[in-house]
Amino acid sequence: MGGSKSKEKQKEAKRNKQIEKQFREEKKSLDKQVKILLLGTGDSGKSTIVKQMQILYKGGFQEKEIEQYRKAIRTQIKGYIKVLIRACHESGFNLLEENQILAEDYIRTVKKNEPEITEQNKKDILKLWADPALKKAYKIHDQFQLPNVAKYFLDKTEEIAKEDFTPNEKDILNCRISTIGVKEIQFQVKDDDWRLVDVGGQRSERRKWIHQFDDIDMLIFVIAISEYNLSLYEEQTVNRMHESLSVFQKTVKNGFLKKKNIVLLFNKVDLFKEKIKKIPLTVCFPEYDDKQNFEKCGEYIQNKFKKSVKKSKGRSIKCHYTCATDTNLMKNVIEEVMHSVTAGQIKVFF
Ligand SMILES: Nc1nc2c(ncn2[C@@H]2O[C@H](COP(=O)(O)OP(=O)(O)OP(=O)(O)O)[C@@H](O)[C@H]2O)c(=O)[nH]1
Ligand SMILES: [Mg+2]
Repeated sequence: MGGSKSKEKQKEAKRNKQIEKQFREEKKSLDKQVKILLLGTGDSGKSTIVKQMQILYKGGFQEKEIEQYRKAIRTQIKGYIKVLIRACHESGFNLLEENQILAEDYIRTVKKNEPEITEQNKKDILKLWADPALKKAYKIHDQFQLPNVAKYFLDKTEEIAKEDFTPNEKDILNCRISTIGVKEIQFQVKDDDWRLVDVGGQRSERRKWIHQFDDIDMLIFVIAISEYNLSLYEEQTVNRMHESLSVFQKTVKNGFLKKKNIVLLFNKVDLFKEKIKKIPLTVCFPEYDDKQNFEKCGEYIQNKFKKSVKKSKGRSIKCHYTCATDTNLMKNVIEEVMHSVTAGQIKVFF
């Protein structure tokens, strides 16, 4: 009896040793991993950066993800038409007479969250999108929380409605699905293991951020620089740039992040370059009194963010302009950021 008991004990001790060994190995491999946390307010472009990582380092998208984007694109174009019809009503833009009843029926009958585009839906969308009043409303889409990409997708309605429509990389990069919770992507480049953590940026999601702070190697904060004239989706009276700046200021004060190096990505630079020619920066920063051009206005915004970070010895803050939907441009920025980590420029400062 006693013999079998001690054999059991030996077995258990062996099992424990194995578990400990496995635990040590897992910890070692996690220690070798570089963890990067992506933060920023909603719609700034965080998940688009993750998509680029998937394209560049993970061979693209899985069938399940493609299906998710196919459904989202179809649901969204149906919704865009609704927003545009309502925008026409609010702005006093009259639709063509032959489209007026159609528009009323469309608002009444097209349901939210229905990813199918029937033959009838397709015909209606094409007719309504061709109406000059909706085109006029699109020109002021900023006022209605309608994204730029609405035009890109509505122009592709015929293709999107086809039964065998498969979104390509460009479609996926342009399709917005707001992140809920925390998403992670792991990948390997040469001998280095990377872990990129993406969080939801809308107000209701931000309380989850803090759980990700303690063991990161670098913080990437994404700012949609083109959104200096837009109001927040969650609260119409708040300017999106002000919200981003205030969230950044609060975030960097957190004890866990005090000594972390930061990369600031001023994203949507493609839209910013166009917008700054037409809409003055003073709509966001009334005190701004320099030239109204990309260089000066961009520098002013960058400085606002940089100045919010308390200088600490050795901490580095780097800024980049980015266009997250452009794979080639992003590849350069991503590689530069990765290089700065693996070459030790960043890590030595912790
Ligand atoms: N034109 C342009 N569009 C961009 C750029 N970056 C992102 N977008 C678009 O902006 C939208 C929002 O991007 P996401 O990556 O989903 O934003 P997010 O920060 O993850 O948003 P949340 O998940 O809500 O926090 C998508 O439709 C993207 O295609 C850019 O540099 N230029
Ligand atoms: Mg996201």
